[in-house]
Amino acid sequence: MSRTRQMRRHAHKMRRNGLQPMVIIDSDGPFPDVAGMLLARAMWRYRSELAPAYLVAVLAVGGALLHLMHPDWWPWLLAVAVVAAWALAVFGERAGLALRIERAYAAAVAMGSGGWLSASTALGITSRPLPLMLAGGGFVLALPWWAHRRRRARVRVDRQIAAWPDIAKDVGLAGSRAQSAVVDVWGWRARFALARGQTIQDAIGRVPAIESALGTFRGAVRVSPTSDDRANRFELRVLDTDPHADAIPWPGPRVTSITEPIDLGPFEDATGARVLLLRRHGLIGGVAGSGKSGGINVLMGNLSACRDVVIWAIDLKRGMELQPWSSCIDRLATTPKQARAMLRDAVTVLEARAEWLTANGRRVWDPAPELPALVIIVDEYAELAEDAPDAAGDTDSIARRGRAVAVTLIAATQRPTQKAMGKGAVRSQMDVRVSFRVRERKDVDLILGQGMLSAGWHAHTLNAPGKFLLSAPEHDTPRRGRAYLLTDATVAETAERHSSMRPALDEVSQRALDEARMRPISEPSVPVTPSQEDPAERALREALDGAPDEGLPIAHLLMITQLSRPTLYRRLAELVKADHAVQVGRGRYKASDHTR
Ligand SMILES: Nc1ncnc2c1ncn2[C@@H]1O[C@H](COP(=O)(O)OP(=O)(O)OP(=O)(O)O)[C@@H](O)[C@H]1O
Repeated sequence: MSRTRQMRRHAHKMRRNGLQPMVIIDSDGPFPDVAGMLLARAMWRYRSELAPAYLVAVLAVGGALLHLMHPDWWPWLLAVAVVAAWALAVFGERAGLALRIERAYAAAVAMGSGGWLSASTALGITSRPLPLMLAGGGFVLALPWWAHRRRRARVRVDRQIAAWPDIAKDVGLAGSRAQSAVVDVWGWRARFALARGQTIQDAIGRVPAIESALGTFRGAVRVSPTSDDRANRFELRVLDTDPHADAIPWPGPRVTSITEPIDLGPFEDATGARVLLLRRHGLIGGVAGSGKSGGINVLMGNLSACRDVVIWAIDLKRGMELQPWSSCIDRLATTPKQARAMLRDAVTVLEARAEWLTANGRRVWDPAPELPALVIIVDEYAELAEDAPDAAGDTDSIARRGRAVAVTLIAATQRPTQKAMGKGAVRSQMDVRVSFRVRERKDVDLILGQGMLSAGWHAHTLNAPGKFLLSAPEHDTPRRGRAYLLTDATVAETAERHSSMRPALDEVSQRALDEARMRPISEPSVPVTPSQEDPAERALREALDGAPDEGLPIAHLLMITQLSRPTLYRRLAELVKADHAVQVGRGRYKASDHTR
């Protein structure tokens, strides 16, 4: 007995390795027993491929018996065949025959088999041409069966599921069991029960090993919680074809309020990667060309459709990315100076709203068209941190205190290093993280947070622009999404359509901004405030203020201020740095145009 079991195990192992079992027969071995067992096993294992032969055999035996016992039953058999063929053709979809061609095939097989059985019942199976019809017809109808892609996939899946106990042992998930498997258009998915003490994280961490054990291509296996969210179950998804292979056109906005989650694009199971932005901040990362701007376009398409959101944007790439949305953007900053002023104003708004909430006994700002949320989108955040480092205090304030007052910061950057994020607490305050492809594995943790790489968030394996991983309070497992793609024409058309319904800033915020503007200019965030007492300084400022558009030449400024050349250059450099002056051309300066 134990010998038989041993042989069985050996044969099973060999089959898994793609080898046919070899039987060694010794004189006292129970040969017929083993051969019969192996034959029965092969007949069971290849039952799908052999199904046409089994059907032919059943028809032959059935026909012979019926002819002997009930030859008068043939009209009934014919009637049953007709009804079965009709039912399969009409209702076959309910039985899983999704395509019309599949239903037609099933109807043809039912009609052919029933017709033949009826004829052989009446005439006997040896009567001509019935034997030939059975063999020939069986072979012809078997061809589509053998060629059918989904059937073959199903067989492959069944075999892999049958081999799971061994695979599980090899990949370190010993004791996990397959519960059910479904073949779909993209590949297959199966539900698994984990062994005691195993977690979904264990399964996620074993994904590369599972891919190797199943012999899939790299990146074909996904592990996610099951829909009932049980801790000891997981869903395994194996892709034969990438559902994200082609760009996915944006279907248009699905929201009208920031209180609804925004759909960034479909996950691989075609459900939307929907994420809420209200009272949250967002970080979007990924290498150049990975689709960050595309992601921002999806956000803009939806945010601009929300009647309770005022959008401010900072784009220090001269507004290249966000310019097309300018008609929907309440304020767009394209220079460090404008960005600095905007962030200062955002803090003013934030403080005014916080005060208003306290005065009105409210805890949070509930967005409505007359009390809109404020979303500040910063493309290329690293440039902001570098070109306007003195704005770091303001971004920090927004990140730390913006949630309750519905002021949201969304930052896009390639690598959100501490330096690129401006040293403050901004990165740690980001609740929603979207990672497009990163170059190095360690960048995963940089964008998504410490420990995410080892938890299976493999953003370095994303293999096409627009593919992303989304981490947010409602998305805690790594699932690949692909952002919708907005063409330039869609952006232009959407921006135009939405521009007419943009709300204005609420009264509380607007009043606070007006008051701040009326106060004498005292920008605590500007580091260099030249002394107003210095007459040379005053003369220089006045000269610059009155300078023509093309600026005043150095020689002229030297004459007016009576300063030495090095001192003048130093003062000018300070003024430029503080954004009070700009260099217009070579050696020509003027006061900068204040935006407020
Ligand atoms: N969701 C998407 N689906 C398909 N293709 C996309 C998608 N997003 C971007 N692409 C393609 O990738 C290219 C680069 O995308 P995008 O400009 O958004 O990248 P980026 O990460 O913003 O790069 P950069 O940092 O240089 O601005 C686009 O021109 C577009 O062809």
